Amino acid sequence: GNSPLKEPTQTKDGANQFSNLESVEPTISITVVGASGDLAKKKIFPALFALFYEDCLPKHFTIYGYARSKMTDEELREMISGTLTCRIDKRENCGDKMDQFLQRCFYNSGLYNSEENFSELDRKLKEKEVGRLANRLFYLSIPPNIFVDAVKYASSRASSASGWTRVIVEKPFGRDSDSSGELTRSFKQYLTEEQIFRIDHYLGKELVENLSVLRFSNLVFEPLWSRNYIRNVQLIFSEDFGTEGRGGYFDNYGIIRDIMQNHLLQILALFAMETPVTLDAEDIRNEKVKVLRSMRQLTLDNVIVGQYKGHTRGSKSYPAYTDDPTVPNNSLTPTFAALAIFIDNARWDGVPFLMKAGKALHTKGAEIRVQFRHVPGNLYKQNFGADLDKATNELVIRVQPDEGIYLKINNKVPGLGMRLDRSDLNLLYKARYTKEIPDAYETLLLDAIEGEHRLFIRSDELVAAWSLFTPLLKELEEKKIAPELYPYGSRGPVGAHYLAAKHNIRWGDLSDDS
Ligand SMILES: NC(=O)C1=CN([C@@H]2O[C@H](COP(=O)(O)OP(=O)(O)OC[C@H]3O[C@@H](n4cnc5c(N)ncnc54)[C@H](OP(=O)(O)O)[C@@H]3O)[C@@H](O)[C@H]2O)C=CC1
Ligand SMILES: O=C1O[C@H](COP(=O)(O)O)[C@@H](O)[C@H](O)[C@H]1O
Repeated sequence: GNSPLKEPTQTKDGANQFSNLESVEPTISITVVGASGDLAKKKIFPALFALFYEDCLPKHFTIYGYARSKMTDEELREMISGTLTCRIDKRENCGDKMDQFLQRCFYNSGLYNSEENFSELDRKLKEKEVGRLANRLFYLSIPPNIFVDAVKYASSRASSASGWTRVIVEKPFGRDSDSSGELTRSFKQYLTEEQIFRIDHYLGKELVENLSVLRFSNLVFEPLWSRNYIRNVQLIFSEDFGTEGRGGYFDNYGIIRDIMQNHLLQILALFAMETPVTLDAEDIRNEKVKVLRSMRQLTLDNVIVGQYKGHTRGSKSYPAYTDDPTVPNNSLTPTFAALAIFIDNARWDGVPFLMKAGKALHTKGAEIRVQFRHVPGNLYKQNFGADLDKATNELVIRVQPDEGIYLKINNKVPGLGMRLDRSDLNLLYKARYTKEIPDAYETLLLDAIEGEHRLFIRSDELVAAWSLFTPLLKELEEKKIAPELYPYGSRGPVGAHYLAAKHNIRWGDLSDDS
C-alpha cells in the first residue's frame, strides 16, 4: 500500500530488492525505443503480441513506444495493429486478444538525448507500475549513432527503482574492432554486462537453436563432428531482393558486416564449438569464444566480393545497387561475398568452412551444408563413375524457408540389378510438426524477459568476432578491391566457384540434387 519503500539492495542486473514489494506479483514495463521505425513495426510489436497471445508475457505488463515522432497512444495502436497477426494454428479470440494487447500499449514522444524526456517516460511508467515490484526492459531499435545517448538517459533517468533493468541492443554493434570496443566501453559506464542483451536474431531461429540438440544429443552425429569425417562445411545466406530502402545504412556496412561477421559467424561458432560443460549461458559462450579465437586470420586470397548490377529480363528491369539514390555511384561496397575460414584446433585442422552471402540473388534462403568425406575403399565405387563427390553424404540444415533437415545418402534403386541413386532422409518441419514456428524475435524477447543470456552475444564474443573480420575489412577498403559485378537475380559472381574449387569443393546449393 502506501507504506514507504525500504532501502533497496542491488543485484548484478540492476535489480533493487525492496522487501515489501516481494509479496505481490511483479510487473514488467517494456519500452521500444525507436517505436516509429521499420523493425519495431515489422518485428518487435508483432513478437510482443505473439508472446501475449501464447500467454508467455508476465500477467502484469505495460508496453511503451518511445521515439521523436509525435503520436498519441491511439495513433501508436493504429500503427501497430496493422502488423499484428494471430497464430495460424490457433485463431481463437484473435480480435479480443488484439484489443486487450493494444490497450496495454502506450506512447511517449521524446528525444534520444534528453534527460527531461526520459524522466517523463519514467513518470509515466511509474504510474502503471504503482504498488508492484517493477522490472524494465528497453529495446533499442534505433540507428547505432544514438545507442549511447539512449542507454545513458534510459539508465540514468528511467531505470527501475525496485526491480531489474535490461537493455536489448540491435545490430550493428560497431563497424570494426575499435568502434565496437568504444561502444562497449560507453555502455559499461551505464550498464553491467548482465544488463546488456546484444541481439543477433539468427540465434533465435528455430533451426539454429536446434543445432546443439542435433549435434550433442544424437549418437549418429556427435562422433562424426570433426575433421575425421567432415570434409567441409558451407554456410549460405541469400536474398532475392536488393537493399531497397536500406541503401543508406547498407553502404556504410556491406554484406560482410551485415551478415557474415554476425549471423553466419554465430552459426559457425555454435556448429564448431567444443561440448560446453553445461547448457548454462556462460558455459556455452565460453566455448563459442574459444572457437572464435581459434579461427585463422582471413586473407584476401580466400575472399571474393561482388556487387549486383541492373539488367532487364523480358519486360521487367532490375536495378543495380548503385541505382539506389542513397548509394554513391562509385560505391565499392560488396553486396555479395564468399570466403573460406579455417579453425586451427585439433578438431577442425584443415577443414574449410565456406561462407557465402548475397543480396539480389536468384533465391531466398539460409542453410548449413555439411559435406562428409568419401567412404574409404567404397565397394560401390564403379556405380558412381569417376565423380566420387556425387557419392558424398551431405547433411543439410535448412534454416529458412521451409525449415528442415535432410541427409543425402546413397541408396539402391529398388528392382532387379544394382543401380544406386541419391536419396534424402528428410525431416521437413511442416510435415512433421503442426505447430507454427515462432519468429526469432519472440524467442529472443522471451529470453531477455526471463534473463536468459544463452542466445545473446557477450562482449568477449564480439571482440573475437571483430578481431577475425577487422583486418580483412580494412584491407578490402584500403586496397579499394573492386567487387565482381553480377546481374540482379543471378547466382552471384563466378569468383565464388573458383574459391570453392581452390579448396576442392563444390557449393552444395548449386548441385543438381541440391
Ligand atoms: N529493419 C530491419 O529489418 C533491421 C534493422 N536492424 C537494426 O535495428 C535498428 C532499427 O532498425 P530500423 O527500424 O530499420 O531503423 P529506422 O531507420 O527505421 O530507425 C528507427 C527509428 O529511429 C529514429 N531515427 C532514425 N534515424 C535517426 C537519426 N538519424 N537520429 C535520430 N533518430 C533517428 C526514427 O524515429 P523518430 O524519427 O520517430 O525518432 C526511426 O523511426 C537499427 O539499428 C538497424 O540497424 C537490424 C536488423 C534488421
Ligand atoms: O540482420 C539482417 O538480417 C536481414 C535478414 O534477416 P531474415 O531473418 O529475414 O533472414 C537482412 O535482410 C538485413 O540486411 C540484415 O541487416
